[in-house]
Amino acid sequence: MEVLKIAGVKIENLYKNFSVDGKEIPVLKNLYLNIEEEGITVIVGKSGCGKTTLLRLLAGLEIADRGQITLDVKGKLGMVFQEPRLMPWLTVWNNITFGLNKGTYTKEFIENLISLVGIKGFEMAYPDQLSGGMMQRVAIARVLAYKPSIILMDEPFASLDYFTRETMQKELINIYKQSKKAIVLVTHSIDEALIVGQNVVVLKDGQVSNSYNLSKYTYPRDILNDNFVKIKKEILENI
Ligand SMILES: Nc1ncnc2c1ncn2[C@@H]1O[C@H](COP(=O)(O)OP(=O)(O)OP(=O)(O)O)[C@@H](O)[C@H]1O
Repeated sequence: MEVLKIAGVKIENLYKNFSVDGKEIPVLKNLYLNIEEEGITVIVGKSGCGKTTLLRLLAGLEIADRGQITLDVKGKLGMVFQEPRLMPWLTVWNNITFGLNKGTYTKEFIENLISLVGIKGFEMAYPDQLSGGMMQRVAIARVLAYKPSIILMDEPFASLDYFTRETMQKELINIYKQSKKAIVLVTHSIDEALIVGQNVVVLKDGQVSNSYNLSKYTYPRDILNDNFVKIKKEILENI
């Protein structure tokens, strides 16, 4: 059985079924995966192939039917969803610091995070005064404020327009370069996977059908270059 490298997380022989209307639907079947402690791992696959289920199992939001998930990463786990899930009655600053224990962060730390995600000047704004992209930046800052060692992102840019999505992909790379965390991002966009992923894992029929170590390709990447076009074609054939 091929064991693939992806952030201080080892997944072995993982099975997950869902029961719908009395029928068992197998979603993940005998899945093996290693996630390295540092880097951006992208899990790419068609709609319904089990990407979100895999992330939810990693986050402990679902329980596997069989198999093992070993988290070697010491520390906390943060999650970013497709929609920002901000609290509308709180300012940007308070959304980011809500739930953090006083004494675990400084004003300067939060200010730096706000600059890092590119929302400086909007600290006192409320979510309904922000664009979709800005709200997602706040959601990312909120996760970073929590100081997780691994960040799970479920289609975080899916609801954004093309240009905002491009900008957010660049921001994510920038955040990774500065924070050096393990980031696991789920997407159905092969282009997004090639633009941001250091490890790209293709999920098909509940299993890893292929994986690519792209860490030799520096950022920013030109995904119209021959190597990337070739990889994209190969992924399209196996997805
Ligand atoms: N709580 C649940 N109860 C029953 N079936 C579920 C549940 N969650 C997911 N499923 C089923 O599991 C399969 C995989 O769903 P999942 O959300 O993991 O796919 P996905 O790859 O993330 O899809 P998408 O890209 O469309 O979000 C689907 O067939 C879905 O209907």
